[in-house]
Amino acid sequence: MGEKELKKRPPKWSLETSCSTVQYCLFEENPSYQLLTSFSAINLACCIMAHIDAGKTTTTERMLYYSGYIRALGDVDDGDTVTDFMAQERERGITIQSAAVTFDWKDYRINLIDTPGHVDFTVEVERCLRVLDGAVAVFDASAGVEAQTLTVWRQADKHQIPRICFLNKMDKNRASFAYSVESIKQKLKTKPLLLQLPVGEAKTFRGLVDVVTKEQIIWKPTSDLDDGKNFERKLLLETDDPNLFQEVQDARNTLIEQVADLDDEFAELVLGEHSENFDSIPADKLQSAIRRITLAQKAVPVLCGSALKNKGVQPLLDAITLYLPAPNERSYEFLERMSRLLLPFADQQIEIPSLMPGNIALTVGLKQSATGDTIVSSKASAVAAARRAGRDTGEKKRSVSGVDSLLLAGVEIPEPVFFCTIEPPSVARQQDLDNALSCLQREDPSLKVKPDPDTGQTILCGMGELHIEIIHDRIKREYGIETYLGPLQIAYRETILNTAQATDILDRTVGDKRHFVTAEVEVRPRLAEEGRTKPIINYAESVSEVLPKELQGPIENGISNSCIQGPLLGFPVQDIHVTVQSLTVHPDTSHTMVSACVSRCVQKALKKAGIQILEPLMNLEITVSEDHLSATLADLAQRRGNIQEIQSRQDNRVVVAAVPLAEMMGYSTVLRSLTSGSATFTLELASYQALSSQEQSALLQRRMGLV
Ligand SMILES: Nc1nc2c(ncn2[C@@H]2O[C@H](COP(=O)(O)OP(=O)(O)OP(=O)(O)O)[C@@H](O)[C@H]2O)c(=O)[nH]1
Repeated sequence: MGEKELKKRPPKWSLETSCSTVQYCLFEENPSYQLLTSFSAINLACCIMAHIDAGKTTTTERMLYYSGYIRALGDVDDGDTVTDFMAQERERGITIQSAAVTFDWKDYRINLIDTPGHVDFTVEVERCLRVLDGAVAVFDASAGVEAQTLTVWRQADKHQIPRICFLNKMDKNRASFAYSVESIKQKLKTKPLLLQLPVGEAKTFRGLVDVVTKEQIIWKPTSDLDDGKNFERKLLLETDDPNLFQEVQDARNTLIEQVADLDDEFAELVLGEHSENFDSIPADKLQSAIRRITLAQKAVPVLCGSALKNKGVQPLLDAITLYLPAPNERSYEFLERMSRLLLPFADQQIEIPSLMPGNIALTVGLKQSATGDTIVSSKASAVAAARRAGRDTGEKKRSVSGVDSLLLAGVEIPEPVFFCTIEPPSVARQQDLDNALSCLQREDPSLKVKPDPDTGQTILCGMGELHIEIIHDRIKREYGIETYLGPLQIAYRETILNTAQATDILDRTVGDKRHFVTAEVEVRPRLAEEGRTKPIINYAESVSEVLPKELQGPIENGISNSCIQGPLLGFPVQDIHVTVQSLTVHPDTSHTMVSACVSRCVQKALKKAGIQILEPLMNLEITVSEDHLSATLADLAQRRGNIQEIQSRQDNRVVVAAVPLAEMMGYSTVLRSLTSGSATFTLELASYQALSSQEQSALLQRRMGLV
């Protein structure tokens, strides 16, 4: 966040520091916010992640309420929650940007990030997961695992984040605990540990039973308020409900067996003194074993509730403190010259003097840093961390010299699939627009901005229609610039069909220096199509034997640059090998000239090799009711859609298909009118596929303005 942006917001906190305790005081403008207490608690840093609309923001809002940090409950549908504070979030009822909040629960301080569920903002989830210690995966209990759940689950796997599952919306008509658990098992390929059973389902949902302690938790509205604060927790007796009692007994035995299978220490306990009577196993021993299993990511605890109906959130908070990890005892030294350190509470911040492990903080004034960077105390610790990152990810040892040593494993950014031109209202405002775009890019690395080499116009590349729409809107609201967007276009790719060679000579005299280079290269299609835009570079033996080391960088830069814009339509070239077959360089020649000559030579070879245009192919998942299924399928057939599967999800059907992105422009409007607004869909990049020769020539004609 820029200093400018911070200044725009009036400070709502004041700070008093006394010895090691920091007291946060007053929220003058919004008296519904409560005081935060002190830093004495154990810190936990986790995020809430899920498919769009599973209820992340609603759950976060309840957490803030029960922990006492807000006095009134906000509602996503009324646009007044704490974490959805951007105007666009409040208007659309969706989360766009991750928002961090800090609150205390019992003896713990929980630093929590509410992340977006829409596929266009997946990078937001990625950038949170890489720095957090744990995550709560929220599910809509009437839908189970949905398309984007799989994506965020894979991201959490990649960053090895211990997780808890929360089956939300248990109050919904088609909510099913058993169905959701089964879909977690099948689709996420993980072992669910059922720590709770619901009492009632859908309309009758009124509470839960803690399987570990065998306590029944029933929410009881008071006469004037049903805010979920009032609930009764007591041991479930057989006389209360014999069927439920038996169910819980069976669930606890299954849980004990599962845990004993996964944890040797617990297995010893079970097989030893408690082998005859599982009932005698103390709850805290079972909890400790579940915690070890969760941290080792051998299984995931599953809880349930209804955030909207204010049920199940307090036990979820307990589970976060019981089962998710606290940061270990590493000491983080922040020795960079930071002008200010701030603790966030959604869109408010409070300045703090120092930071403890496990906290989330903001800083200002790091002009060169962007999302995905890691801040370390010294060059030496950067080198050590880079080595560790290389080892941990199983990658080849990274270069840890010079600037490279400061670059740690960053956020993995998917390539943008859409682009369009963006223009300021007048030439005089171009500079303001450039500044706004560069600020937005530092915050959001999935946004790419580049000049059009032919027209000089600014091109905006994004993850989806909604992403670009939101950026457009933010430029207007936050930077006061009314911009004009060109038509949305597809980011195609180019590849080659054949092997080809080319030679090039560069002979230029600048001042009294003669720059002279000759190059000969071969380009070859890569057999394994991986969608990689980085070419694989080889050297003929005769070249590698004599090549001075310092020329390797300029040569490889030249080759990579020539692949950024393919020769046919200027899209990135993917899946190629480039071999440098011969190279002569006059001693006075600058490295820039070497790069330029190699680059030109590769471009010539690419042209000769025959260019194939590739289009983005998307994985599409539509959830639609039976009544609207045939209309949806008929429409998909006209969009070159390839239907792969039609699954049943409760009363709905889920259509899984692969569809070219070019056919999906404005699809949300079409689907809404086809299904009277009842269907939902997600779209995610699957791969790039070759256009047929007719499609390719039609595209070329369109791009040249001939049709
Ligand atoms: N019936 C029911 N509706 C819920 C529940 N929790 C949330 N909702 C509703 O589901 C919709 C989405 O809720 P959000 O909290 O915005 O979901 P989200 O996961 O944060 O959404 P994104 O961040 O945009 O992905 C809203 O209309 C909520 O009122 C619940 O427990 N039961």
